[in-house]
Amino acid sequence: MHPIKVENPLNLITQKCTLGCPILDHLLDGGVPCNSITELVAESGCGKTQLCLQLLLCAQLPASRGGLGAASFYIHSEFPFPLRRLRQLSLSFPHPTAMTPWTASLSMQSEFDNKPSDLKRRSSLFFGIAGKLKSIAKRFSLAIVVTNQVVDLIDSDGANGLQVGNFGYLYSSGRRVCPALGLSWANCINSRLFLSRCKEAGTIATSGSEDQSCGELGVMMMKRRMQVVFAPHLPESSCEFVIVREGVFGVGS
Ligand SMILES: Nc1ncnc2c1ncn2[C@@H]1O[C@H](COP(=O)(O)OP(=O)(O)OP(=O)(O)O)[C@@H](O)[C@H]1O
Repeated sequence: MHPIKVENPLNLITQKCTLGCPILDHLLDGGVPCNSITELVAESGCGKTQLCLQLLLCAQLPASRGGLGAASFYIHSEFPFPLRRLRQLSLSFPHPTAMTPWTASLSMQSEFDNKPSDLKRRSSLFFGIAGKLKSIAKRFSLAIVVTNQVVDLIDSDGANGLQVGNFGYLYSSGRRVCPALGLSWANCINSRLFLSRCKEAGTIATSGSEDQSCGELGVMMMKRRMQVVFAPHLPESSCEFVIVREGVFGVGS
């Protein structure tokens, strides 16, 4: 008797956008899925922007190269937009069509207090934004990627300590952290990927990395990891990655 391989029905119909690296694509079972919202959550400097810039270029690649063969759109909420880095990355992921990065001010956190009425308003704003994004994604078959910061987790008994997804706790730079946009936002997105980093003593294996420094232990290198926190089509999994001049790439184990 032969075992029957059951394909996830979502994978059969959902187009995916390559991340520009076979190892990262393998982690995501082909790339970032269309028709849904994928979140990258990480502390500052972990690679959210780098990955988004890379996806901006990859989406424009033809389907034969894993792209969506379509235009891409980046809403950047901080100034300045990293145009130089985008140009540098475009040498690694060539053939982009015209790109129009847009900047927009989306300061959702600072406009709200911790009062119940503000929290309620904030939640309904999240649901409104996510609902619009999802309907646009479905209507035009878009792959939507959003980013989220983290905050240090101090009170693990509070709401922030609730486990959402595969991991009890998320660690980055040796600290316990949790996504800055809380539980209601977690219910608005379809998939969450956590990027983290830690410094370890070791030898430098990659060239062109800005992650090298000399500490008391000698040469330090930055270890970065991408973890699937939750996704309807993916198991709990993770892989290491590096950021180099040419882009963001997974590291095989
Ligand atoms: N040209 C480059 N070559 C190699 N590494 C680079 C290059 N540009 C940026 N990096 C790496 O990317 C890191 C910054 O990543 P990125 O800007 O994506 O962080 P982020 O998660 O978006 O942070 P923030 O939340 O503050 O915007 C730098 O610390 C550096 O290690």
